[in-house]
Amino acid sequence: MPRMIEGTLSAEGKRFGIIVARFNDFISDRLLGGALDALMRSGAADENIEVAKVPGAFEIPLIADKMAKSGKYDALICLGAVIRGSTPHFDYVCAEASKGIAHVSLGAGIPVMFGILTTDTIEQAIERAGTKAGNKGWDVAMGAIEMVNLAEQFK
Ligand SMILES: Nc1c(NC[C@H](O)[C@H](O)[C@H](O)CO)[nH]c(=O)[nH]c1=O
Ligand SMILES: CC(=O)[C@@H](O)COP(=O)(O)O
Repeated sequence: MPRMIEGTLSAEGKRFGIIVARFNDFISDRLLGGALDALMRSGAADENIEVAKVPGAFEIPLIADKMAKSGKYDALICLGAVIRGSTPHFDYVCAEASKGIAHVSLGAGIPVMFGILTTDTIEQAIERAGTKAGNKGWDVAMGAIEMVNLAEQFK
């Protein structure tokens, strides 16, 4: 049987930074609530979680980069909701937010989780922020915990 290297789901003693876009905050606030619930139920202490709010998803990569370089966090969680409007703006915001977060993640040396909804409709966003499709904030927070504990095994 091959050796399985896995990350546990304990957040005890781990430090998390969360970057949340205020745009569509009726959705992103619910993603934040799901992420905080996941972290604290998994043992993260209040004092080990910091939340930074930015105007929109486009601004997330810059603050994620600064938080990553601060050395204060074991993982970062990026949250937002980009909902398609009637112009191509949606495509640019989604592309730059995802590209920027991926760039930060590769250079950070810590997990940087992509928790930005990119939906065609408000209903799709609502479904993924704590209703019938779950809460993507919770999902990426649990992923952050697993990644922190997995990464520790390669130090
Ligand atoms: N339309 C959405 C935006 N747009 C705003 C941009 O993210 C950015 O803040 C602005 O272009 C100034 O640089 N942001 C979202 O998070 N969600 C949207 O649906
Ligand atoms: C994703 C967006 O930027 C969007 O909310 C903008 O809406 P519109 O394309 O109608 O200006």
